[in-house]
Formats: sequence, structure tokens, C-alpha cells
Amino acid sequence: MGAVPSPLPPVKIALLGPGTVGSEVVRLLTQEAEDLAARVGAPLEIVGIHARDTSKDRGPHIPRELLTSDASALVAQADVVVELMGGIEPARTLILEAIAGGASVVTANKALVAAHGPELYEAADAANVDLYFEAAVAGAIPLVRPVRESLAGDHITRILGIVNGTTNYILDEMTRRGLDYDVALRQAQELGYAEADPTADVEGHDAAAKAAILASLAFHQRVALADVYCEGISAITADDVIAARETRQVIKLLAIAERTEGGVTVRVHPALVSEDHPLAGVHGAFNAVFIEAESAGGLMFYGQGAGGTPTASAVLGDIVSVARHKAIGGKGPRESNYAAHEVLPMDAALTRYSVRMAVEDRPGVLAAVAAVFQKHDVGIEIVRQVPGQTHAGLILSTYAAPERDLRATVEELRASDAVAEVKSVLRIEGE
Ligand SMILES: NC(=O)C1=CN([C@@H]2O[C@H](COP(=O)(O)OP(=O)(O)OC[C@H]3O[C@@H](n4cnc5c(N)ncnc54)[C@H](OP(=O)(O)O)[C@@H]3O)[C@@H](O)[C@H]2O)C=CC1
Ligand SMILES: N[C@@H](CC=O)C(=O)O
Ligand code: NA
Repeated sequence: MGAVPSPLPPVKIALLGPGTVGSEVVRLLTQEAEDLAARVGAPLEIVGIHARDTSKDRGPHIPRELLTSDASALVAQADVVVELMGGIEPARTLILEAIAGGASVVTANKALVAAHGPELYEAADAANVDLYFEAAVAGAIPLVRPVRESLAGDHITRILGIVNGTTNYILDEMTRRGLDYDVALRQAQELGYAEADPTADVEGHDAAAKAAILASLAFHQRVALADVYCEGISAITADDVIAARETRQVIKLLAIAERTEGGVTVRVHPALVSEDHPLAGVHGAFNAVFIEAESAGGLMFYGQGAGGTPTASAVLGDIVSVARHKAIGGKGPRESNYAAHEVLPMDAALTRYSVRMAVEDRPGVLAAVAAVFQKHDVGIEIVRQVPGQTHAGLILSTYAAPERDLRATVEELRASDAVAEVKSVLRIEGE
């Protein structure tokens, strides 16, 4: 019988942030230790867990003896640092310390990757270590890896999808159960979907960070957070939800990144989606992302976009990959940043508008309203009139036109004598 190969030494893991995601990562690292060791080729050893308050009870999965308040000392002894604190600092400094010390990094921190990705990539490249962030975009759904690796031989032209679980949960609860915005938001927080400051979710910043990351990977160039047009859902009212339902549509917060001959546009905003579109069937905190690529054609990715356990699955997948590189060799992909498409402003994006307004109930009003659209070269596809007590309700849906022309049309409608009030303007997407 041949000699049994001596087992490789353990890969030392430091975890920063035992919160909703972090505590699930620790639970799975412990419960699945045998399988993970077999997949990596070496055991994984948690050498410490950094928390602000080491005396706080963090449940049965976080052994107290592993807790430390000295993050720098912990990072210095690790082969792999798993950052699940969130926020920019101290996460950025600790990740840079980890990389400088030769550790690979796994993070779920989209805010950090979107704002400081280039700095982190360059540091990881210089130190010849891995930087993985699958959980940063669309939680459990494998999306970063497919875009970064599986589609590396193709040309992605469009990404469209729901990438924020909290806002999808809120809009879904408002639509299907008639819940108030505030109640739905509170539930999303209790379920562990929301960011520490839920403003990041409801104002679209979390989705914008994910859109910047996806666009950078898809188009092989740096797309900064500031390049992403961003509108959240805090202005969406129960009336908008009801009006959408009456026209067999639902409201979703979408992230859209497009490459055309003129350049690239990246945007996040609420949009009306037909009830027949697959995105309308994405409920709760689920996410769904459509990718169009020149050779692959259309692809669809669907799954849980938030929550401790699903997100931990994506983190574990990254840990296995980077730990395997540490144990038996190899290296993950570097930043691909060679293209130079112009990043265009929102004004250049092609979209459709649905304009809901109250108008004077008298002859000639419809013609006056139509003339405003015509002046800006915006075609009207559907007109729907709803009788009212003092004013008539009018909903106009346009054909696709550049955002700048649609916006100019609405500005002129607001100033028109025929229009008592523009009640809401929503884009229509997904057709
Ligand atoms: N929750 C989710 O569904 C998803 C989250 N993510 C990302 O995962 C990361 C973690 O999220 P989540 O687990 O929900 O967040 P939590 O707020 O539940 O957990 C964060 C943890 O980090 C600790 N922490 C925060 N700030 C500091 C600091 N300045 N110094 C030391 N420790 C700190 C917290 O400590 P304390 O306990 O003392 O407050 C807590 O243990 C974030 O980047 C988030 O964007 C990604 C996908 C989905
Ligand atoms: N707050 C985020 C968590 C995952 O990224 C969301 O709601 O999607
Ligand atoms: Na993911």
C-alpha cells in the first residue's frame, strides 16, 4: 500500500463582522468543515472573529473565545480575510492591510467595491492574492463569476434586472398585500435584507453600487458610482401602485446597463413592468437579472438576493475558491480594464415614460397635451382617460425616446394651462 499523503496545513480564515451574513458564514464553516476541507484540499481554520463589542452574546454559532477587538492583529495572521462588516471604513483599511500581508480577501461589500474597486484590485494584483466578491451583487445568485469568467469570451450588450431584495420586498408587499411602505420596510429590516442604514436600499444606492460593479465587469472598463444615474423608491405612492395595477403593470426597482455604439449608460430607477414580463413574477427579496451577449444571446439569473443564509452561500463559494488557491496553488481573475467606451449621461438613455396627470375637463385639452409631446418628437402609444370630479385623469404612455426629450416634454406639461397637475412620471421597461 502506498504512503498516505500528509494532509496540507489548515488555511487560516479571519472573519470581520459576525452580523446577519457573518454569523451564517461561521455556522456553515463549522457545520460543513469536512466537506469544505475535501473541496479545498486542506482544512479551513477560523483563527478569529473581529467584533466591535466582544462581550455581546452573538448566538450559538459564534464561539466567544474566537472574538477579538483587535482587527489588525487578526488580519496579520490570516491566509484568507472575510470582510462582512459593510461600510467604507474601517473595511477598506483592513482589506488593504490583509492584502499587503499576503492574505486573499472575500467580501460582500458592494459599497466598498463600487467606490474603491480599482484601489483594491491594484493592491491584490501587486501582492498576487485573490479578491473575490460574489455576494456583493445579487446575494446568493452566481452572477459576478459568470460575468467575470464564463462570459469573458463574449460581448455583453445589456444587463437588466432586480438587484435589491429590500426594495423588491417593499414594492411586492405594497402591490400584493396593500401594505404601507413603512411597514414593509420594517419587515425587510427584521428579515435581515436591509443594509445597516436602509436609506442605501430605498434611495437606490445599493442597487447603483451593484450596477457599477456589474457594468465594470461586463464592459471591461471602470464604471464609477458617480456614473450611475440613481433614483430610489421612496417617492412611490400607493396611488402609483394602484394605477400600475389598473394598466396590468407592476412597479419594480431596476438596474440597467447598456452598451450602444454611442457608449455606455448605467441607471437605477423604479419602472413599470408588464404583468406578463418574467420580472413581474419576482417576489419578496428575490432578484432576477437578464444578460444579453452577442454570442450567448439572452441569459436569465434568478434567486435569493438577500438574507443571511443565501448570502453566506455565495461567501462560502468564494472562500472555497481562494482557500484552494492558497492550499494547492492557482489564482483567480484580475481586473479586466482595457475598454474605453464613453459613459453617457442619463439624458442619452432610451426609455419610455408613463405620465399620469389631472387635466382640465374641457374640449381641446387632449389636443393641447398631444401637441406638447409632438413638439419634443415623443410619440404617444397609449392614452387612457379616467373621469374625475373636478379634473379628468389622463395616463399617457410614450414610445421609446431619449430621456432628455421625455424630460423636456414633462417640464412643458407641468407649465401648460391644460394640465392641472402631473401626478407621477414612471419609466416603462422590460419590453
Ligand atoms: N444582509 C444581506 O442580505 C446582505 C448583505 N450584504 C453585505 O454583507 C455585509 C454585511 O451585511 P450584514 O451581515 O447584513 O450586516 P450586519 O449589520 O448584520 O453585520 C455587520 C457586522 O459587522 C460589524 N461591524 C459593522 N461596522 C463595524 C466596525 N466599524 N467595526 C467593527 N465591526 C463592525 C457589526 O458589529 P456589531 O454587531 O457590533 O454591530 C456586525 O457584526 C455588508 O457589506 C452588506 O452590504 C450583501 C448581500 C446581502
Ligand atoms: N440590502 C441588500 C442586501 C443584499 O445585497 C438588498 O436588499 O438587496
Ligand atoms: Na451573487
